[in-house]
Amino acid sequence: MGSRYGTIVMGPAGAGKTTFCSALIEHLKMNRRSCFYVNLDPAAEDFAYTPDIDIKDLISLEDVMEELHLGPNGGLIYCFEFLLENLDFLTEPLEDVTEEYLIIIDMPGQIELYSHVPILPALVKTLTRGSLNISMCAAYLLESSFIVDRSKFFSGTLSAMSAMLMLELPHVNILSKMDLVKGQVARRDLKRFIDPDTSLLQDAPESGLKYEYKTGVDNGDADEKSTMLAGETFASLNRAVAQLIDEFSLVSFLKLDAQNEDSVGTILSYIDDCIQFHESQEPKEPNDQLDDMDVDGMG
Ligand SMILES: Nc1nc2c(ncn2[C@@H]2O[C@H](COP(=O)(O)OP(=O)(O)OP(=O)(O)O)[C@@H](O)[C@H]2O)c(=O)[nH]1
Repeated sequence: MGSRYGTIVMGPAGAGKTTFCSALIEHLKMNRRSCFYVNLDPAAEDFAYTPDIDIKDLISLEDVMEELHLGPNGGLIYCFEFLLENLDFLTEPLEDVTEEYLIIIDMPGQIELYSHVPILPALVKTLTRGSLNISMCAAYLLESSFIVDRSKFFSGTLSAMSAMLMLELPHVNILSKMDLVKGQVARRDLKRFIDPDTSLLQDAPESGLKYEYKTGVDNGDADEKSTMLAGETFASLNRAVAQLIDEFSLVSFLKLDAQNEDSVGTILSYIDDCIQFHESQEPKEPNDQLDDMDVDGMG
């Protein structure tokens, strides 16, 4: 059995995942490297490259929503649960993929997948262990326009951290669509987002999480007081969030402009490095202890 290599491309809706996957495929082709493209977004329609595996051939979000009367998010979760019950659909073709290929997995943008729903860890476990044993790197995209709103940017950073914690894979975070902010943000300011400088949350009283949540309407003493309390409470929440991000000191972003070949090539080289790093590690079973735990304490 040979080795297998892959990257799983994640991030919120519209972050540029599919565009990045296409740019990666293009770049690999130009450099005479092979790739195997897997679409796991049951709602995705337009592809520059036809996927080698497309979840829509197993289940379509549109059908699920229509037949089960589910909304888009509930429908997406249903599609993934269905995929987990029919994993052969994914694993059988992947068994035949050889080490020359980079497996690229395009994920949907529903944020639940990267926070509390345990579907993604289960999927990644199947891909990275057992007979498939794919050495993987996670790529998490956040769009660079988020930096104009600091609270949005830091909640995006927290979602990237959540994916890092959940998957325990070598991981690159990427600020996408850099062409859109180029020239609009001073280099020095941009640097504070690339290696997130958490003082950004505190040093601008008019912005940050505090501003987002400030709800009081100034039409009387009581409301004035609640506004003040919200301000104080969220200022301390900001400090706690900043400390959490600081203590991790793991999150930094690579810059991506999907139209620029050099930019795509640079990111690919980080992904390659991460994959090699993963491969050089002893296989570990980080969650097995949890899996084996007797949750309710009964013998
Ligand atoms: N200017 C610019 N636009 C981009 C870039 N990458 C993606 N876009 C645009 O952003 C929009 C969303 O891109 P997608 O690649 O569909 O994003 P996605 O994350 O796959 O979206 P979902 O699958 O809906 O979550 C499209 O209109 C793209 O053309 C980029 O690097 N620069």
